[in-house]
Amino acid sequence: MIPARFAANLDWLYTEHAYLDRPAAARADGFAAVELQQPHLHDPAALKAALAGLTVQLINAPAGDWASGERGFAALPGQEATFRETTLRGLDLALRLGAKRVHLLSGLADDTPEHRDTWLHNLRWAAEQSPLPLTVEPINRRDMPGYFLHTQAQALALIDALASPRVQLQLDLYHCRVTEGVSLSHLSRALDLGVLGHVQVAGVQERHEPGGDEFRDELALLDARGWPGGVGLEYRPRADTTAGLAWLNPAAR
Ligand SMILES: O=C(O)C(=O)CO
Repeated sequence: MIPARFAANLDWLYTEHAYLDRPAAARADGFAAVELQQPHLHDPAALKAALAGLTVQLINAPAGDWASGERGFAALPGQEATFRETTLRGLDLALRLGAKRVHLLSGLADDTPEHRDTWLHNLRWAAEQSPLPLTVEPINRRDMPGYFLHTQAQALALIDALASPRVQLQLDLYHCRVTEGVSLSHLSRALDLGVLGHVQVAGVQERHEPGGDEFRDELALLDARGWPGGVGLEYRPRADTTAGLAWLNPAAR
């Protein structure tokens, strides 16, 4: 059995299976939890049935037309109606699937006062609507050029300005390492501030499985602090998903 804190990201793992077969594959490998990046592309009733028995730690709200480059709307002036519509769709689906939290993407925009104001205005509205915790995630600009929310300091400042316990930090240790060079100190700070909503992990070199003891200290810190949240496995398996799970075995770390 895989420790309950680890969630298989079903848009990145088990891609050797059809989407609706991936929950069963995760269950068979011993996962108790999953996270979903683009669940809105699938039939909600069929998805709910396929997910039976699994905890859905996180889903993303729809972020627009991914193929044409859209990456969410929170920081985009003039797109407030789209932000609201996609947020409500994400929340509706999260409630149907019993998901614990919803990730709202920020969009591609420079970090300017206008974009920050738009982001704050939109997130304030979302926090008021939402019965569920919402997360926001700094994403590195090597992988997602031009993404608005990209540093930990920027995310912490915005979350602080919102002052709503509904809006939490999604700390992807991979994005954090790529952007900041280190991740343990950022994780520790987020825990100290009480803003950590969700963690994700991937090997820093090529976004495959983490290697060796790559995040041993970070995972040990979460355990030591008794943090109750989930850690999503959001990486591109080198080959077979199941064989690649060997890194999760503490004896192998
Ligand atoms: O690309 C990522 O890291 C994301 O989590 C987008 O949802």
